[in-house]
Amino acid sequence: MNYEDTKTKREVLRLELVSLAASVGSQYLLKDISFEVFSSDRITIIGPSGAGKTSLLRLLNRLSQPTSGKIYLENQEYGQIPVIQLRRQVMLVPQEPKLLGMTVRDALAYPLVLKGSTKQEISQQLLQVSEQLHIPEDWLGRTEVQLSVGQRQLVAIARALVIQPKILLLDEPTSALDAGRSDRVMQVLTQCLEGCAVVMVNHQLDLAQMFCDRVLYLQDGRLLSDKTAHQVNWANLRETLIQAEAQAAEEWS
Ligand SMILES: Nc1ncnc2c1ncn2[C@@H]1O[C@H](COP(=O)(O)OP(=O)(O)OP(=O)(O)O)[C@@H](O)[C@H]1O
Repeated sequence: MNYEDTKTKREVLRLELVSLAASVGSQYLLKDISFEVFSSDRITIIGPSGAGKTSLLRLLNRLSQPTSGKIYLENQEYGQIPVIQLRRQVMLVPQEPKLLGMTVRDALAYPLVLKGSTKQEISQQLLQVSEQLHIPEDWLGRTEVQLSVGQRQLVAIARALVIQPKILLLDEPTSALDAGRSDRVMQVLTQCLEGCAVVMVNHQLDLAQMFCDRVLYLQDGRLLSDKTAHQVNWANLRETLIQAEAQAAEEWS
């Protein structure tokens, strides 16, 4: 990160030597991870299967707790922040989002009801995000079981646009979407989440290259590099990933 960047960007999240073990005494899934996230960052976490990418996002969403080390949201230690409040500010869109029995309309409207928006404001915002993401009106009355995984991913992203968290965590957000929709989603996210930092796990390097301004490379639970998108040699990264995937496949077979 150069001096100009740090002058204009504000630190929102900080990890200090964070490690995670699945259980007491077991092998580490993440080891000594330290990095900062700044407002408006567009970060992609890349690494082979089993590197710990999802485990890291789950830690950041407080679905698990570090075995050691500390995480801070705007200089406040995670443990000091009520979990519901934290998850409103650091929102996770998992690979297979759930609507918890709600219709799409209710899932999108609920955060606005909590904010005290009027019925008219809610209708306007729902219309706006539906148009932005090309969500057809007939989806609004559907529940989770009536939606494909890709459709649920789109609804979860629409929900993020409505909530406008400080940090949005995306776990392969477009894995079930076709290429055209993926590009559209990424464009909308870039345009509509001003001031929000995005931390995304993504296997599609072309999408990462188009969308992110920073790349964290994770392997065997360790953060091996943290570079700006300009510093990344994408062809080398692609090759490193292929080799690491092949090695992991060998170890598992
Ligand atoms: N609750 C758990 N208990 C034990 N091991 C776990 C647990 N969760 C994940 N793991 C292991 O931790 C390692 C990291 O898993 P994780 O899902 O974070 O990797 P990943 O980089 O997201 O992989 P992928 O790209 O395949 O989704 C894997 O070896 C996985 O088997």
